[in-house]
Amino acid sequence: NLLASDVIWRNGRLATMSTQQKAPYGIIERHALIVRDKHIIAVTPEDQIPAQHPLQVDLQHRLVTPGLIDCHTHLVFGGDRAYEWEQRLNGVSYTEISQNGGGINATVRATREASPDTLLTLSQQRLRALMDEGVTTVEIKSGYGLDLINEEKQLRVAQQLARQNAVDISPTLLSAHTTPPEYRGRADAYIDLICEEILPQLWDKKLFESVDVFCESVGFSLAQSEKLFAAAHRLGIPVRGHMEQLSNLGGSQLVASYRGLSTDHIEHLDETGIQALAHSQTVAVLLPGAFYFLRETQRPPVEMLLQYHVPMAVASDFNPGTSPFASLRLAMNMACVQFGLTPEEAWLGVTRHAAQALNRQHSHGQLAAGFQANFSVWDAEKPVEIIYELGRNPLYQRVYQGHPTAKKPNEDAQ
Ligand SMILES: O=C(O)CC[C@@H]1NC(=O)NC1=O
Ligand SMILES: [Fe+3]
Repeated sequence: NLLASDVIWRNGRLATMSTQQKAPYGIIERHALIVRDKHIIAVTPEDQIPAQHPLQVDLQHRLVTPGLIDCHTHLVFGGDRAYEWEQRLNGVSYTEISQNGGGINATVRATREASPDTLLTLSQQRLRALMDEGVTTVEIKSGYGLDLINEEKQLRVAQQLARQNAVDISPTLLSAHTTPPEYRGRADAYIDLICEEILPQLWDKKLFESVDVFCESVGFSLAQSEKLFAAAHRLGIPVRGHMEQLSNLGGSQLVASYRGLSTDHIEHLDETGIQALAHSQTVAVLLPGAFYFLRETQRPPVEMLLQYHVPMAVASDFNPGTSPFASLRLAMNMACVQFGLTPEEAWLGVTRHAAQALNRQHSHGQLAAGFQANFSVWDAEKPVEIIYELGRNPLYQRVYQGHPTAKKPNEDAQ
């Protein structure tokens, strides 16, 4: 039974992405959302809505989806790597660029030099771009500070972004992104610094929800990743990893063995790794932006992941070096074009499966009773339209915890 303060959102085409609906995208016709404060309390047939209920919103047959969830970004950083990209396109080698101080450590320098306010201003613009495409939850990693002070600085900026925006932020500690200059050649000692100081101190300050590692020939070894995961496990901290991006070190099996939240990139994932994932709740996160920007050739094993029913998510991996795209819609489009996902798989990848990657599968990513009232309203009829045509932004309205954020003045809409 309704309360006078309940809000009824009616006449929408609901793409619920819900496990409770059998139709593609969980589409359900002639139903309304009943919102009480920050939550959806029911998805109810239109003909059961009392006509005289005081608070009703007419969605005028627009498409409604869960708010999009970008479950993998490096959104907080200083500087940019545009010139480095131009050098690469002019034939300068990676090695030469990194010998000239380019690569991740160029962004580390710029991030260490940037004040918290500068980082906040820069990151706010990037977050705004995601929100304007209907994103309501964003994961944000550290990993450009690479010492206690600057890793904390990054995570506090992420925290401030959550305070000053109608958005849900999931912060991740990625101190194990690369070895900082002062630890060059001493990666093991740097891993010890993370395990003994950075991890426990920032965990005590509740500045992150999970721990991430770049497990790669140019990153940290499987043994170093395991040492980090063991330290996280001792503190009860969930883990995830950048795994099998350029080679297969067995990283996904390690994440699965710790029942980790997600394994990300996974272009070089093999059947053994997939079998391990199939026995854990770990989500396989596809990052087509990096694949595209690095002109990689090895696609992730999407068909086999589907065969083993491993949930796949799609994320922007927004970062200045390998995926400088603040657009989750572009990532969805690339996941279909480059990796062969169907539009429905791409949509599940930024809603239900992305929520699971952030340990929010019971509260986010579906239009169903008990879920947060985070949803996006589109000037469109079918979910595929949102992925198919980029450039024009069909977002009509973004609703976060039941509150509409400013409507985009769709001046051209008839
Ligand atoms: O180049 C950068 O700034 C980050 C690269 C990015 N980080 C990672 O672990 N894999 C990547 O592609
Ligand atoms: Fe990444």
